[in-house]
Amino acid sequence: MTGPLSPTSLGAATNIEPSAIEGRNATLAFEKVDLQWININYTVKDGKKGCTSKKVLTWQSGRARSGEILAIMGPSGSGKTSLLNALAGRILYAKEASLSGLVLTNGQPRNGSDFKRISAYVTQDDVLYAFLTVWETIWLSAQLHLPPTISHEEKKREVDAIIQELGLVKAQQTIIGNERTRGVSGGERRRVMIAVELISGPSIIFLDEPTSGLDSFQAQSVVSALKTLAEEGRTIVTVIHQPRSSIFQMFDRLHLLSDGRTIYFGETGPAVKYFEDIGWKCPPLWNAADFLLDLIATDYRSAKAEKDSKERVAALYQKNLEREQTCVCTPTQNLDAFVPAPLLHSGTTNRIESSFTSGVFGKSRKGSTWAQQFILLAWRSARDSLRNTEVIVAKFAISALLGTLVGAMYSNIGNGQQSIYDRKGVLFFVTINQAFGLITTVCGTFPKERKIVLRERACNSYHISAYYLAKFFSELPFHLISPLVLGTIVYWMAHLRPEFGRFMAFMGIITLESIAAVALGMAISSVSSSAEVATILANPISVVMLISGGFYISIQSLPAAAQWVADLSLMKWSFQALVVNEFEGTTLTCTEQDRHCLATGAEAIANIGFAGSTVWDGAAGLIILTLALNFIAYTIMRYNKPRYQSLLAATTAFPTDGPETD
Ligand SMILES: Nc1ncnc2c1ncn2[C@@H]1O[C@H](COP(=O)(O)OP(=O)(O)OP(=O)(O)O)[C@@H](O)[C@H]1O
Repeated sequence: MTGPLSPTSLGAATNIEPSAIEGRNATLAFEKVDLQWININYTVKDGKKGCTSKKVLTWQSGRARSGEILAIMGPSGSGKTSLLNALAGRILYAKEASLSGLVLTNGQPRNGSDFKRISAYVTQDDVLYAFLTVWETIWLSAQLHLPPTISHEEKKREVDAIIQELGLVKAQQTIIGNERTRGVSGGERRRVMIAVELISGPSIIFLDEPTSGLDSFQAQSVVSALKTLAEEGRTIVTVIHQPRSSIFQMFDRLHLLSDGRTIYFGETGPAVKYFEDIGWKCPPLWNAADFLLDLIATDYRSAKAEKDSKERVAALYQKNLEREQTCVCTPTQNLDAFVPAPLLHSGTTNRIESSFTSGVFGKSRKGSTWAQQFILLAWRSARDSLRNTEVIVAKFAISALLGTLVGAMYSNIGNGQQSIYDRKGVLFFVTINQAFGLITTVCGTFPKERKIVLRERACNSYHISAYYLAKFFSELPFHLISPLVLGTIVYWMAHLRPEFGRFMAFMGIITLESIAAVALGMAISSVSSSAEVATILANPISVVMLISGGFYISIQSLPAAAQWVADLSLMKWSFQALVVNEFEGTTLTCTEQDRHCLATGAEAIANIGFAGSTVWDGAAGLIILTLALNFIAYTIMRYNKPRYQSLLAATTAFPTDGPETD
């Protein structure tokens, strides 16, 4: 419905009784919840300097009832997602934006944290781990969200029941897949997204275009699954694009939006008749959804078409206002039944919050301990990485090939004066190869997980510290494949120091450098909104570390003010330790042609610029950098979470002469 509601009290009653699905755990029963929203207005700043404002949602009111699917439909840019997000409490915070109105659950003002527990939000993007199977994905969600009081067997049964309910039995052992590796179908992936949210027993499910990008058969399968969930007593609110007629018929209630205003709110069945009665008859054999969407869209193909369509939409809006004012409300149409009068009339700008903690509303969605979360998340990361065999094989093969090539080039460096420069060269190559390779890999992959983490954090799935540590440690072995393979081959082919202890120290240093590089990659990724941004940020950081690494310019030659830059360069610490490890205690040969002869390894170390250093200094520098970078990455991730717009009480008194029409 649109337009400010007058506080009439028509006295309908809502059926509030816990609902349990047959055969499923009684503790996972959910409470039937009616969702009601009143006078929602959402305004954002528009224009280049944000000096004009734009009304995205205007006097939106309506209700989604338990046991029903409410479909929000309208042309692109009409405000569908904004309305869905406003109801779900997920409008991203913007300084100049203003969101006001009331959202009620069973007649009580929505409470942020309780609402999180009783509602689920299924995003448009498929944000799932590509190499986990359907069963594993849902099982992991069950482990994270279900309370520890539920036994392992019961959780398994719950997962199986949900798989059955959403028609995923045939696909349960198939991996999710991605653009490179074939997995489940698009429709199955969407149903897995729903299943992952469903496991915590939400009463209300919000979905943003669950059928977009699917063929009509897959779209039908997704909406059929939603219908089943609604029939169990859940409240389903979905934004939908171009539904085919059989899908349209599954919607119980329809909210047609155009330009942030309501053109129709009510039962789906009578919608076509309503438009027919006001002069817009759906042609025979047409899909009613297509007809309605064409009717409320603005046609920009010509100036005349634009003017005509805008006039038509304005007229339809007026008609809807008249309809709302004259409608003899049935209990299902009664929007005011649960609105306490003082709340309706509230003219303050306070946030509307209430404590809504009775019954299952008080249930936490975080169902596992920190240690369990760590194990589960480490298992997920490791399994996802391990199954990505293509990447593991490629890492191994490329490192072996590159190592052999570089080793062959340096295989003849001998023990003379020239070998000082050759050894220095091969050691610096190993140094930069570890750092660049890993920083780029982490920056290219970690931000892609961001959407998954944001989704999981939005519903309080786990502690971010458990996620961070699980990810860091479980993926480390996979990150170490390339450095260790390449390092081993180059070391022996280039005839570096033959003592086994020296070799182990060499491997230890490149392992520490690799760990520090992963930590740096995670720190860069944690401030980046995408893999592209992370890679752009990583480049200059890597170049500065490279220049201050001690190869191109000795550390002593750097201006005093820039010495600290070298101390922050993981390449410098690694190169320093490798140089000391290689030259310490060795002797070098000189010929008559050598103008300057460095006869001992100590002289060579001093000549490169690392006089007085030890291997342990380099190792300590790398360990300190690793700890600091991990702390920075974790802290940024912890505090860098999405902030949502607060819902303010209506600030404007109801206009007595009706709402604005433009
Ligand atoms: N924070 C914001 N700042 C500026 N404009 C915004 C903001 N939020 C929404 N809008 C604008 O409000 C209008 C409605 O956006 P919304 O995403 O809700 O529409 P939609 O109907 O879901 O569109 P689509 O079907 O294309 O996804 C759009 O013109 C959008 O650009």
